[in-house]
Amino acid sequence: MAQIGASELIINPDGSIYHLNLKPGELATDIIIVGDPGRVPLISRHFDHIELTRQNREICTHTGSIGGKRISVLSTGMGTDNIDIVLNEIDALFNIDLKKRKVRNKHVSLNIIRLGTSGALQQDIPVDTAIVSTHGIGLDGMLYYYLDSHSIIDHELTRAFISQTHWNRSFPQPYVVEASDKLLNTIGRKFNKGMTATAPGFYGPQGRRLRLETTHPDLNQAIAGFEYNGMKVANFEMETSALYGLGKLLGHQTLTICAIVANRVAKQYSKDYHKTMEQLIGTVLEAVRDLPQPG
Ligand SMILES: O=P(O)(O)O[C@H]1O[C@H](CO)[C@@H](O)[C@H]1O
Ligand SMILES: O=c1cc[nH]c(=O)[nH]1
Repeated sequence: MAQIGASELIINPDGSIYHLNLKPGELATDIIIVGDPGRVPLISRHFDHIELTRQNREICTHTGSIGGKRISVLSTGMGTDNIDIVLNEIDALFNIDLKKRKVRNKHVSLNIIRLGTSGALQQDIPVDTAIVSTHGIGLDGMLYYYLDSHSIIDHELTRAFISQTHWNRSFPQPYVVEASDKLLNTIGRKFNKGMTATAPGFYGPQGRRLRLETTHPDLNQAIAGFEYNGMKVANFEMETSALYGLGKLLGHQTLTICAIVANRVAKQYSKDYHKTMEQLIGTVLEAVRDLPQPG
């Protein structure tokens, strides 16, 4: 196996990986990721014990244990570009020998669960409920930069999405990736399910107009109207497609569960989404505690 060059796998002088600022051994194999760094202590305060806290840029990491299980929570910041950094660096901490700069022969598979916020695209999904994402519909284009992406994309679903929504050719080519079956059938059983559209922005790419007009004023209606084998797009957020795509390519189990903080059709916003998030954190932590170790 070839050595990975110093400019490709960047290691800080203390031996930690470039953006995460973490060393091998500092992350657990069960990892909760969140966009907002402020959500990290809200989760880790439920831990029985915190062994590590680290902050670099928008990436804040706490590792500890709950009910005898080692667990990490880490913030990614917003967007699939950040997921690209965080997923590659999390994987490298387990599956690359950072000293020898070589990919290990035996790969560790991780459970990575995203606990986020999102906006509902269907009128009948109330704010302050939660949705687990059966699929990430990537509107961001990031996954196509990876050679093997074609092997994990659901091409039939992607084609149906492009055709039914009359996808604008000047936007990045969409891609659809499924959630981990294993996590969907364990943690995911506790929640309502839906497909999730991952947008490359919060405003124009999610059809929000403040001062700027959007290219496609009916974008949200087109996405909400999409139907495939009885499934619909439940919500908009900004990370899931990349999490599911990179997770599958790297051999990890990934799942997104989001609190619905806005309903874009009813034009409602939660009066207190922190309360909803607090409940969601409790349910997810209980489920993670009972998860079998990844194989
Ligand atoms: O609450 P988080 O996890 O940040 O997730 C959602 O909130 C952010 C936008 O407000 C985006 O990151 C979106 O995916
Ligand atoms: O509407 C919303 C709410 C939260 N996060 C998003 O990306 N969109």
